[in-house]
Amino acid sequence: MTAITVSNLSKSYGAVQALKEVSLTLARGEMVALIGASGSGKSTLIRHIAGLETGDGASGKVEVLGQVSQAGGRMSGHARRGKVAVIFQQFNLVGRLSVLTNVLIGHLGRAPRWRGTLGLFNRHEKEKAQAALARVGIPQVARQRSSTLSGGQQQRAAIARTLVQEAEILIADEPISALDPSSARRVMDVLADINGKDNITVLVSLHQVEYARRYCKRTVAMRDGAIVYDGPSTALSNDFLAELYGSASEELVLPDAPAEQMAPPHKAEPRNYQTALMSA
Ligand SMILES: Nc1ncnc2c1ncn2[C@@H]1O[C@H](COP(=O)(O)OP(=O)(O)OP(=O)(O)O)[C@@H](O)[C@H]1O
Repeated sequence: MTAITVSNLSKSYGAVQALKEVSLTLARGEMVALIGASGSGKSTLIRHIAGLETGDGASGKVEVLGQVSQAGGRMSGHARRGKVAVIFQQFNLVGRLSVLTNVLIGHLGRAPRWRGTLGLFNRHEKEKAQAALARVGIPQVARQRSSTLSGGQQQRAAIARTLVQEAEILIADEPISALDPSSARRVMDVLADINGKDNITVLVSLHQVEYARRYCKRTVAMRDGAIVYDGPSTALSNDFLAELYGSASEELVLPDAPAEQMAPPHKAEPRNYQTALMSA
């Protein structure tokens, strides 16, 4: 069973065609990077996969974990939305609530609604949330108000909530673009860790192709609403990016973090990655 199948999906906003007959399949357990210059359609595609918007036309379809979530511009009632978690660039947490409470919100799909609404989580749920925070490396912040966390900690708390939710797919829309390089690496390490150990399928959109090369075996590249490359991240040399994107490729390259300064990621085969980074 595939995790995500997008077939022939198009979407226009007025005169702007944000998605042009996009087709894409992710197998379960993959960690795939989605790259593209600003305005290329990454967020639009992610919103459609997440079930937040419907496409245009009769032929567009999105399937999640083997069930149709939208087809022909209509949402399907059978979507397995609880199995899909989405993390955005910012504002993933309720700032005035504690970090633990934000993570506990991941239980809401399963706990009776009245209990969640009243904040009545049981001991097992609280232990699970605390363990999820430990898993993403921030157990010490559980009692803090979420608004006091750094940007990277906030992203990791949002990933902890994904674990509590028992999501099978995590879609992250530019989760590191507001972060400094070391925080960005930590967040990407956590994504790679939950992908490798929990077999959670990860689709992560990125501006900086360095991270795609380092963390994801496969990259899907968009330009002007269409997929222009879908293949091994190792092929994404700077020359190839320049060929794909022209001058917009400058936006995708990370000038201040040479690839060789980065430690090998959790899930990569180190030798292959080294080779890829050297040749990039
Ligand atoms: N709700 C909307 N209303 C009008 N236009 C939109 C809307 N959402 C997206 N667009 C347009 O669709 C195109 C694709 O936008 P999208 O946000 O998907 O790009 P992106 O690749 O995610 O860009 P960025 O990297 O800057 O986030 C852009 O031209 C954008 O202006």
